[in-house]
Amino acid sequence: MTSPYAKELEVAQLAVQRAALLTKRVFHEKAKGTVSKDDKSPVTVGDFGAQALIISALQANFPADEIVAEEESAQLRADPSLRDQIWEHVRSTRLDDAASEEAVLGGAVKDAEAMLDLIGQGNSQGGARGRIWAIDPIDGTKGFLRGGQYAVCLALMVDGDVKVGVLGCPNLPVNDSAALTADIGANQTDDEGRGVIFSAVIGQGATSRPLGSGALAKGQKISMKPITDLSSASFCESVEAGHSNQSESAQIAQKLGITKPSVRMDSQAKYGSIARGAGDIYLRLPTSKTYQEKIWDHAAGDLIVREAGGQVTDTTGSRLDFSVGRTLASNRGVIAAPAAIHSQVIKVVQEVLGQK
Ligand SMILES: Nc1ncnc2c1ncn2[C@@H]1O[C@H](COP(=O)(O)OS(=O)(=O)O)[C@@H](OP(=O)(O)O)[C@H]1O
Ligand SMILES: [Mg+2]
Repeated sequence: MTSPYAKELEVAQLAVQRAALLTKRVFHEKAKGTVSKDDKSPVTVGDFGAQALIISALQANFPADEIVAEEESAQLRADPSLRDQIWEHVRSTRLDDAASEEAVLGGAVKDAEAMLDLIGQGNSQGGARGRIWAIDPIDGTKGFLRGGQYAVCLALMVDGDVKVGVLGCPNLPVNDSAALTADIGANQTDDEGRGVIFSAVIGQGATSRPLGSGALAKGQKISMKPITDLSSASFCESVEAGHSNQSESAQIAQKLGITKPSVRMDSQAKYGSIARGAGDIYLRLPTSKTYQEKIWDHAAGDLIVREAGGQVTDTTGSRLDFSVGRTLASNRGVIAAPAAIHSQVIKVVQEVLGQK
């Protein structure tokens, strides 16, 4: 008997692999290693192109499923030159493994018009019913631009619960036991030894495998680092101070007795990194009263960390609720940590945030 969600997992992994390949090609071609911080076009081309390829794979396999995706196609219909740039990449990005391309992903997108139609399919409002995929084609756009961490993210929710999660992280080390260095957030685009796919299926654990460009390599089980002594733990947090309150996280670290400096990186690469024990705790502390986290920024990472032995909640200790629409409207912030220490971390988070 095949395991539950085996087909969804295979399609999701290959779709993420192919989309990640597109983003890498866009980065190398446009940037030649030196993208100006203000040049947004590689992000736009990579974002739309990756989204089109992922939706194409989903529609070929699961035509009845709904899709929540970050990008909308209206902007492209009004900009033929941008559309053509994106189409050039969508047309020409292929996995080396032809069998996966045709048999699993459904082959090439027909033409630029078909591509625009695909991009426009990501407009589901989400919710608590049915099968809904969440896509973030380039999560961590700033990281992508600076050659640092970003992730191609795909998750399947069924009746509001995440069942399958896949993260493609082109600029993380392949090696699960490689230590996170302080420069992990930038200049990691030398392909040697980099590029990893994290995956999880509910109840089946979490795995990592090299991203590559051919047939998928066999996955290895990953798990969070067992931690008993918090003083040896490390935090992962956002690069952008506007996305997570870094001074509060420093206070939390101090109260927990953590002495190592936080590792800052963009995107859901943070979830993948703690899930394989390269870091321990992911803190995302709200910086505004109004910002609502987007489901595509968290769905895959949430499942991968939980399946690797972690707990993921918001700052009040409630599980992330993916059933209320395109945002996590009923949650505030994110705290992900190994199950054994999660409640200790939440207690200190609440002391510092004054939510006791
Ligand atoms: N104000 C605010 N607060 C919290 N989060 C925000 C906020 N604004 C944006 N975003 C979302 O953060 C996504 C990137 O998160 P990261 O953890 O990678 O942050 S960062 O890249 O280090 O800045 C980023 O995802 P991408 O847009 O896909 O890059 C945004 O969806
Ligand atoms: Mg994002």
